[in-house]
Amino acid sequence: MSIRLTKVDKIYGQGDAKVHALKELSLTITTGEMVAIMGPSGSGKSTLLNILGCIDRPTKGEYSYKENEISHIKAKEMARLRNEVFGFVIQDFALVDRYTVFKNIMIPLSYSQKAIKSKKEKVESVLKQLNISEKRDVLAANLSGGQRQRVAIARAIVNEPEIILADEPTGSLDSATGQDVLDIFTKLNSVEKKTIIIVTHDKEVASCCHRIVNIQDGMIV
Ligand SMILES: Nc1ncnc2c1ncn2[C@@H]1O[C@H](COP(=O)(O)OP(=O)(O)OP(=O)(O)O)[C@@H](O)[C@H]1O
Repeated sequence: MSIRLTKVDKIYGQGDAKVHALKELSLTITTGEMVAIMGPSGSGKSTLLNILGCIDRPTKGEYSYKENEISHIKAKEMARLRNEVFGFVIQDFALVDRYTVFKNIMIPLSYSQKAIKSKKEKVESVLKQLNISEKRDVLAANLSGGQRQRVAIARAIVNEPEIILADEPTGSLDSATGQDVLDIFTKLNSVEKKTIIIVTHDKEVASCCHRIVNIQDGMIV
């Protein structure tokens, strides 16, 4: 088993502005699983993804990763886990437009403490894996939506994470391009044995996952 949340609450703000985004949410995700998280807008999907990826902490409850309780670890340790264990594919791609494709994918490696032998070769191999080698020296600003998403995925996997977290990875793509991106995730899961957690509204995406977690009002239904 890889991840376990036990009775997790997330509360944003205080007083009148208080939002109870997750309510006693418990969830276990096994190594090698591919899981879809679905639910209406505002139900808490992104909040859940942020907590799973150590971007944010629960207000209450427990988070254990590989049987270790991590909800109270120090910020520095949390940052290390975030960088080494998780790869993020976030909404709107979040690429640096004035950087080339190559430089965008290199970003996580510049911060990485992992012993990856040749960082340049690693970027080249990921470019190849995602079929974007010929775009290597193109500025991110000049890519199509589908190409941008490939670069975003390349950047998420270059640091060899165990777990990939994706927020609406096909949301802004046409259906053929979305299918290509979905195939990439499916392959990362089946061939490379990555654990994959995808927030999605797309039924096509969800149907390719082993399991669908439905959230409503901060609770699993
Ligand atoms: N940083 C924040 N501060 C205050 N409230 C927040 C914050 N982030 C999220 N919320 C609130 O928490 C609730 C859950 O938001 P969240 O973004 O997790 O939902 P979601 O299911 O991902 O929605 P969507 O599908 O629209 O992205 C919402 O009511 C939202 O307004």
